[in-house]
Amino acid sequence: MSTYRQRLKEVVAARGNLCVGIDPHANLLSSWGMPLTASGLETYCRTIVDALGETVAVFKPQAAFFEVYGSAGMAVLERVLADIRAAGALSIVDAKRGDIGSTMEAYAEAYLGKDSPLAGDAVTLSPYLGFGSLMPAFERAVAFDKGVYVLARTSNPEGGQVQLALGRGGSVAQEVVDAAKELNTRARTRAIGLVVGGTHGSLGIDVSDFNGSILVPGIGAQGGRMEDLPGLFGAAFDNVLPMVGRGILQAGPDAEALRRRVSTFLAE
Ligand SMILES: O=c1ccn([C@@H]2O[C@H](COP(=O)(O)O)[C@@H](O)[C@H]2O)c(=O)[nH]1
Repeated sequence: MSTYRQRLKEVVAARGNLCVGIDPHANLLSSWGMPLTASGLETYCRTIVDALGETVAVFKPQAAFFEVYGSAGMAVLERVLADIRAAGALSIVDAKRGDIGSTMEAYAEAYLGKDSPLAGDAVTLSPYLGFGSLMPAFERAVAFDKGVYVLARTSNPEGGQVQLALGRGGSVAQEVVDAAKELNTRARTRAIGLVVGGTHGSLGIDVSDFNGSILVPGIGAQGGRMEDLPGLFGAAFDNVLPMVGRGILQAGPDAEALRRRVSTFLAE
């Protein structure tokens, strides 16, 4: 199998550079006329993948909204991941996992394991317990041609409190960027990506020579704009994967309306 980075490049070249968030907010389910049950959740997700699965490059299901429905919700997540794969798109499971190394082994197996039903093409990780504690996930990503996205500079206004705090050589976020870059250089598969929000006037970190994919949430409902991304990311712009959730989902459930909204974001 090709590496995550190779698959990402291919699908983006064919379908355009956009990741659509699958965020089953209760208010969206209700406005789409779907019940707040695991079955409503499944209809909602399948409506999105049926409408966009063959045109959008990447989907990012947000695990929290599936956990709300317990084991039935997690079973829906498994099926949605299979649907995304069958449609020829890639998936990033937004689970933001991170723990001490021994527990991290289990999270890594769940979300990046070779045959795990909850494994997509990539998963989001939180480095709050130390970048090195995520090593079990990095190892599996390299071994099984998957990707990971480590939170560096998140889109929310509170994130700077921790991420822009000064660490040993610069900000905490910059340490994450530099550590991810170094591991990518060593492993050569470029499996390690970053999450950097598109909501900031300036990033406050230097990602100009980062050598992996950069997932950029915050576009649309959170106020970030596609047209600002080239200026915001500069030399790193080629590595940027913009991500939009509610900004697209609010156009549903009509399939044609969802596709039109995707085209609008891509055109920007
Ligand atoms: O810094 C971050 C990291 C993750 N997210 C997630 O992305 C989507 C955003 O959805 P929108 O509807 O486009 O706002 C959501 O799942 C967040 O948990 C983020 O927003 N910022």
